Amino acid sequence: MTTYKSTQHTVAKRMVIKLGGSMLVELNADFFATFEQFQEAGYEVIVVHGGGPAINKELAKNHVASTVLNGIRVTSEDAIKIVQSTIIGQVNPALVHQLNRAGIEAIGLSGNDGKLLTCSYLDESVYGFVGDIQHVNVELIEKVLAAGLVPVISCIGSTDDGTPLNINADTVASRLALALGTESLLLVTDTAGITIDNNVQQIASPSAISAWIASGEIHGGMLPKVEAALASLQAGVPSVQIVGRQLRGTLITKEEALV
Ligand SMILES: Nc1ncnc2c1ncn2[C@@H]1O[C@H](COP(=O)(O)OP(=O)(O)O)[C@@H](O)[C@H]1O
Ligand SMILES: CC(=O)N[C@@H](CCC(=O)OP(=O)(O)O)C(=O)O
Repeated sequence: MTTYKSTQHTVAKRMVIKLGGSMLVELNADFFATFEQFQEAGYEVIVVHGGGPAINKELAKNHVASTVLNGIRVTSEDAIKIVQSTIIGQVNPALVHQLNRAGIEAIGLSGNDGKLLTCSYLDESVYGFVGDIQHVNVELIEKVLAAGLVPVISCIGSTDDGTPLNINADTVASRLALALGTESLLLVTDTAGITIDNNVQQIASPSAISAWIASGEIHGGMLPKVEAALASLQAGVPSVQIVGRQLRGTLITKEEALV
């Protein structure tokens, strides 16, 4: 697991909410009501989103094959063009529109805008056009938040010379939570949290998560999620949760907190 250190003090009442592509289409009134409750409670909210299902659909439509390794999409030169146009051209504006229509003033950004997410290649020989975030333009987000807007950030970054790279959205959320010093990170997905033997876990420690990965009870798209959650917790984000659309689910807890 990659380890990162938080460069900033925690900002109370700031949270990153990551919306998985698997739950984006079904945002409902309850979700928006809870979102507004966070804002009314004084939270500055930063939204990060994925779009796995929409990408899969567009890749298939264009007959571009792709594989997923450890929850990360192996992204060819043909695939990155489709990933970029789907995420920035379709998924992001649809989400911004939904938020605005619900009365939440939102502005869409990709990692390319204002050099928000500058990346190197994660491992070009294995993953192709996939980014490893090297720098976050924190000042840009601070300006957007100061203007009273909710930044809605998609998971495309670029290299210094402007080559677009695909980044797993859970990783983007985790790195933004660290860079912005947020108090809370919510990874929202289509299950009600980490589920083991059909039971949603209310809390999960790093050692329990390692055991569930080893046994295969955590797999696929849950892998980058738990990795992002553990990296954030380890680096000092105080509250990290993997939750369903009701915004309740699994709290990821340090080992010592369980004693
Ligand atoms: N132990 C687990 N608990 C819950 N979901 C799991 C688990 N292991 C694997 N998964 C899978 O992870 C999926 C969530 O990851 P993903 O599809 O990438 O969602 P998102 O689009 O929200 O990032 C779930 O739908 C489920 O199929
Ligand atoms: C590199 C990598 O894996 N990128 C992801 C980006 C979208 C994503 O993360 O979407 P979800 O949040 O819906 O899973 C992908 O291509 O699917």
